[in-house]
Amino acid sequence: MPYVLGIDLGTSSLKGILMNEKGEVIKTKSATYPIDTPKQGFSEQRPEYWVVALENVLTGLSVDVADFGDELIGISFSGQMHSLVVLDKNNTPIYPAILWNDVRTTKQCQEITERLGDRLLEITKNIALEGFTLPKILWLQENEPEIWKKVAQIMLPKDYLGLWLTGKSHTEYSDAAGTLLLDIENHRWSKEIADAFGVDRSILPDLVESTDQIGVLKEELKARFKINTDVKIFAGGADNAAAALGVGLINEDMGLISMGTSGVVSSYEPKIADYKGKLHFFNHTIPGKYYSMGVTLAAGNSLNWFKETFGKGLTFNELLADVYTVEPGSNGLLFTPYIVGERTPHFDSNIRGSFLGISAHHQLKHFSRSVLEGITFSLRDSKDMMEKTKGKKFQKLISVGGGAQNPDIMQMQADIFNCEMVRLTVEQGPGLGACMIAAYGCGLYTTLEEVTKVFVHYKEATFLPKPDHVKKYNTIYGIWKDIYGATADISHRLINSNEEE
Ligand SMILES: Nc1ncnc2c1ncn2[C@@H]1O[C@H](COP(=O)(O)OP(=O)(O)O)[C@@H](O)[C@H]1O
Ligand SMILES: O=C(CO)[C@@H](O)[C@H](O)COP(=O)(O)O
Repeated sequence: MPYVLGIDLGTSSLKGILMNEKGEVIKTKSATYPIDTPKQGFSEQRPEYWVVALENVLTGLSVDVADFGDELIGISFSGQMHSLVVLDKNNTPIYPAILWNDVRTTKQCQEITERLGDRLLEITKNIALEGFTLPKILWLQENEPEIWKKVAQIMLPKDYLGLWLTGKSHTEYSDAAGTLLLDIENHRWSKEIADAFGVDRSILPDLVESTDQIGVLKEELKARFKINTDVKIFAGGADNAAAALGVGLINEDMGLISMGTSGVVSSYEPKIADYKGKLHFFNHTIPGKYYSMGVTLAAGNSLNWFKETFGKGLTFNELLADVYTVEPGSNGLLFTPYIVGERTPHFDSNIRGSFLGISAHHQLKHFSRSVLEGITFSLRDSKDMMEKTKGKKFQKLISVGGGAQNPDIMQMQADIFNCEMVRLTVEQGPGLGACMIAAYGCGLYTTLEEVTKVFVHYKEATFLPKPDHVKKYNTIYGIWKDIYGATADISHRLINSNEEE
């Protein structure tokens, strides 16, 4: 039976999910890589890290799955968004990829906003934020002019893997939408924006749909990974857009929650809408459709930082083993997850996180729980804003990302969002979306709706809000919301004082 492979190029790891045409998982494999932070606020990865991870995943699959090389017919991707990959004329990366959670570009965002005024929102449906790609391009032009001179092509992370597998470079609308260079409604690079910032059209990859074939697997790679079939490679999507497909986000009644490195709340959008930049607005992987979203910059990243700093050597399961014994509210301990600044709703790259209410009786488990609660409160900021802006309440929320593996986090999401939480039977939302694109692209199904029916299944057991927890969390969230306003000035002064030293 034919296999398709979904490759999810996440921020903390690359995950491969191999499925058969009936939408059953044959094998999953993953490989991790670090985030480099050469300076406070900088966040980088060398594209070579992703290639090594992909090599490991392909080797692992070819060793573990006896008929991998005879049955694989299609590959597609989901990838961390916005991160800037720059290549020279030989397609060699000439600078580390500046990632979506890098906040060095506040000055460049101001320049873009001043230069383009209302046109930015009219063309891209988004405002200038540090995470997006165009400010990173301006930073490179201003700070690394010798590198910029050599740039022959820019692309998004997953497109670099597409290039490595096929030798061809493309990008597709869902990822191009996160660059601030795409005319979202008219599906083309914006000449007006590119010209305004000296971005030559020749360095922007050609645009295709997520489901379009971009090439075939190179012969040398087929030989290396013992693949005997002709493997078609499809463009794929931005990770949140691929996850939206993977969870079957095709109506506005349900929303998507992702707790990966970032935290994301997203909603299906059947047509162009104008949220005045309060929410991000991007093209979906489903041709002609869109989705809106709010982002917590450090969701899983906050938990990861906490584990590495205060629970060194523990697994996530060990760190979180006894959080269920702590009452909602962590006995008066509050955490804000602004460790790398924040996007929705504050759009503040200079805010930093805090623990508030520490007292002598707090133990590691209280801190662990308060980190989870802080992350989830921050996601509630986005969810509440989305419901208010759209004038519509979600009936249920589908939860994906590493955090969705933990049942205590799921119950906390149900209680803090006051909404039924649902999980996929397949744990990887973005990777599943990538598999679905490959299955459709290979012609195994004639419509994406058909693929959705076969591939997308929810676990029967869902997480329902507990009324007493909902009440308590509503009160605590009311207090938590005030922390941003109360700490913003202190955070900004602290950052300035560090810069002055
Ligand atoms: N067993 C677990 N329990 C709770 N959280 C987890 C667990 N495993 C991973 N995570 C969280 O999920 C994050 C990774 O999620 P993932 O969706 O793989 O991220 P990305 O796609 O950004 O690489 C980790 O940083 C961690 O915070
Ligand atoms: O910047 C965004 C969305 O705008 C992030 O959501 C990235 O797309 C990274 O995703 P994860 O690695 O956290 O899944």
